[in-house]
Amino acid sequence: MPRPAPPQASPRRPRIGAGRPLLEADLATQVYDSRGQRRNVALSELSFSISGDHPSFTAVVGESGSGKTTMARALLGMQEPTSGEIRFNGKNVYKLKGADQLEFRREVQAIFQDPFEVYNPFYKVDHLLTVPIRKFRLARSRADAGNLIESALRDVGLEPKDTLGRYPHQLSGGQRQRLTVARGLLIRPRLIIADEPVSMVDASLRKTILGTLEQLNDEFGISFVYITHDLATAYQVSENIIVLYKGLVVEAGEVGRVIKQPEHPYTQLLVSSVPEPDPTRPWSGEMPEGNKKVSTAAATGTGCAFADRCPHVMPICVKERPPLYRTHDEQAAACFLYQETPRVVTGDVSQTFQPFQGKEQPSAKEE
Ligand SMILES: Nc1ncnc2c1ncn2[C@@H]1O[C@H](COP(=O)(O)OP(=O)(O)OP(=O)(O)O)[C@@H](O)[C@H]1O
Repeated sequence: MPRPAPPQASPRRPRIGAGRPLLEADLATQVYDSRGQRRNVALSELSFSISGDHPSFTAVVGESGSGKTTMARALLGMQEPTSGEIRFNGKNVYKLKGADQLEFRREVQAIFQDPFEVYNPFYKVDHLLTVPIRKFRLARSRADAGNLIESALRDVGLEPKDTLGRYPHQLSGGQRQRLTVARGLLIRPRLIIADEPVSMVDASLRKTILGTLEQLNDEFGISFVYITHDLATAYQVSENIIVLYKGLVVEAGEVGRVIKQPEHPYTQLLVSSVPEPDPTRPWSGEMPEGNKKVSTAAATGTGCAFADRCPHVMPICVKERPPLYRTHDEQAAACFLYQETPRVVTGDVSQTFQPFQGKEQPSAKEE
């Protein structure tokens, strides 16, 4: 799904750190310990990077409990991985201080499923927009700030006079979500991590909001990590996709290939559970059960996490955890069915993504 070149890079700031990732996960693992229960590995050795040189749109899909939100929280610096590291411009995000921390807070923004949670009910919605303007010194004067806010609201299809001066409960869910997108537009970060941003809105609004995200990607060069249950919208808006199952990347690559020719048995099950013939219909995330012959390896943490549901399970699948095998230039699957193909070096899933199709963003030196 090649995208046209963005007309220009983020217009306000030069690109820094050209040639190295903006944000990267290096073997990030998150283990939750629940009293009296076994350790829950919510994210296992995730290695993945977002380029600092050009915008990208990456979907992360998987059924409920697969670790999507854990991944989002780790990338946003909201929780420190149990092991491994998340780095922003090469520095561990949990050790950032002063100007580096402010830069991270500005450059990497979040959009969550329920925008209501990010609003303080006692403040008018204007607060959500004026705080970042002050914090990141985005405007030279009050008038400048007002103009910035109005133009960001209009860009997401909100009328300033119908929006400003209201309390959060006086807006609809869809308006609140668009307001969150407007905030993203105002701050103009390099990366937005959007966790189920449209799961609580109706179909027409879903289209509008996703269209706005695509526009932010194309026109302003903002990269997205789009976390969703919905395979159909992942296909519509993304370039690349990561499929998570029980905290593990089971498949990754160019979105068209992965969805049209899934290699991992889990992805095959996932894709086959999308209602036909209308691929634009949202997918509920519910999946049919697979083969339950194997009492599993996943529980012991040794074999393949999908072994107990896999129709192709082999003896090796309950003994060893499959690495990511490169099944194609732009696709990889963590499955022993492909053990004759080379492994993805270092397990970094971004190596399987399609090369950037647009124009390279100018680096700081070139500007
Ligand atoms: N704070 C926590 N403490 C203990 N376990 C947790 C915590 N947060 C998540 N988990 C567990 O970690 C696993 C992954 O959860 P996570 O919320 O990341 O999945 P998800 O794919 O985002 O699910 P959903 O689509 O339902 O939001 C689940 O088994 C969940 O129960």
